[in-house]
Amino acid sequence: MSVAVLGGGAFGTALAVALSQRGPVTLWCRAPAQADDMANRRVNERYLPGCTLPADLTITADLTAAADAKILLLAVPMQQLGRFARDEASHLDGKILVACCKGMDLRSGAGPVETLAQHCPTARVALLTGPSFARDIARGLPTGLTLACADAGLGETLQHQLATPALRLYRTTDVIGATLGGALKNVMAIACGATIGAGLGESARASILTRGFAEMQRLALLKGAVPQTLAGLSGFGDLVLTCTSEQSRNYRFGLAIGRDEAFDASMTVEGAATAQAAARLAQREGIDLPITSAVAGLVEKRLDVAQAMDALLSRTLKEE
Ligand SMILES: NC(=O)C1=CN([C@@H]2O[C@H](COP(=O)(O)OP(=O)(O)OC[C@H]3O[C@@H](n4cnc5c(N)ncnc54)[C@H](O)[C@@H]3O)[C@@H](O)[C@H]2O)C=CC1
Ligand SMILES: O=C(CO)COP(=O)(O)O
Repeated sequence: MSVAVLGGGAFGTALAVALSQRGPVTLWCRAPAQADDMANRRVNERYLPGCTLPADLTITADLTAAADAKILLLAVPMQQLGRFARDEASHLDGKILVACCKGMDLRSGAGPVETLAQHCPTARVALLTGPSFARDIARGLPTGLTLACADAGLGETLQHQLATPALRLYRTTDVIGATLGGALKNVMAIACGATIGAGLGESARASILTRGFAEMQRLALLKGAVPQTLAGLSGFGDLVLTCTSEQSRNYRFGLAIGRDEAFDASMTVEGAATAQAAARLAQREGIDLPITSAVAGLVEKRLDVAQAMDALLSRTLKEE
């Protein structure tokens, strides 16, 4: 089946490079000047410098042409996905859509699959998520990801259509678990970055990571997720990667908060809005997500790291 990737950032470009090994791929970028530059120079200088784009990868700013493919992968940041899907529904509805972003929409609280389904009611929608840095995928390094699709048959088809020799896909029908694992691990990465940035130590980070995992499970299981999904690549796997690597933008954003340094506002940091959306959801649901709330407080500048850590440490002692 023909494949197009919509979104010419780091991840979209990396996926297009990897999938080009399997057959013809089209990469759509919204800015015509960027598409022309990438097509001519065979590199995405802004988002994925140093990675040569294969000669047979088609790069275009023409969405009508790109959306002609059978499978459309959407690698647009979460907070832009709803507007993009609404504005471009005529190109997307009725197609097979694979959301490749992580997070919760700040206004609706929905994840990527729900957001796409709202705007494109006749599309068949899946989610590709898990521990993977764009640069690793583009270099062809071994990577394991989760392909989540409520329709088991379509999920199996996509698993086989999108796997490559280096990109090993596991499938699940638990879209809620894969969505919330991928969304909330970025919140925990901000918390872990802030912990290290403020000089609070690696022991503290291990506690934040572990108790953060407990929060991810608490919210996801409440929403109907399967525990195994949270323990898998899309949950625990991505949590470990993102909370321990300076390649992660969410972790680096946390580091900057902890060091009281400025951070490039144009950078995609999905965990910031997701922390706010998840904290609101937890309040509505009446559950306690103290690390998520602390990260929302840091993002909204209501708290500094010392106050956030005080709030966590002064809670009543409890069973693990
Ligand atoms: N970079 C990575 O290593 C990974 C990223 N992801 C996820 O992929 C998603 C995208 O992230 P990146 O590609 O890294 O971000 P990026 O910041 O590198 O690129 C974002 C891209 O989206 C485009 N874009 C922004 N608003 C748009 C709109 N309204 N319509 C169309 N295009 C728009 C930008 O032009 C840019 O090409 C995020 O949800 C991220 O969590 C997932 C796994 C790995
Ligand atoms: O999702 C990712 C790794 O799996 C990428 O992390 P960042 O968005 O924090 O860079």
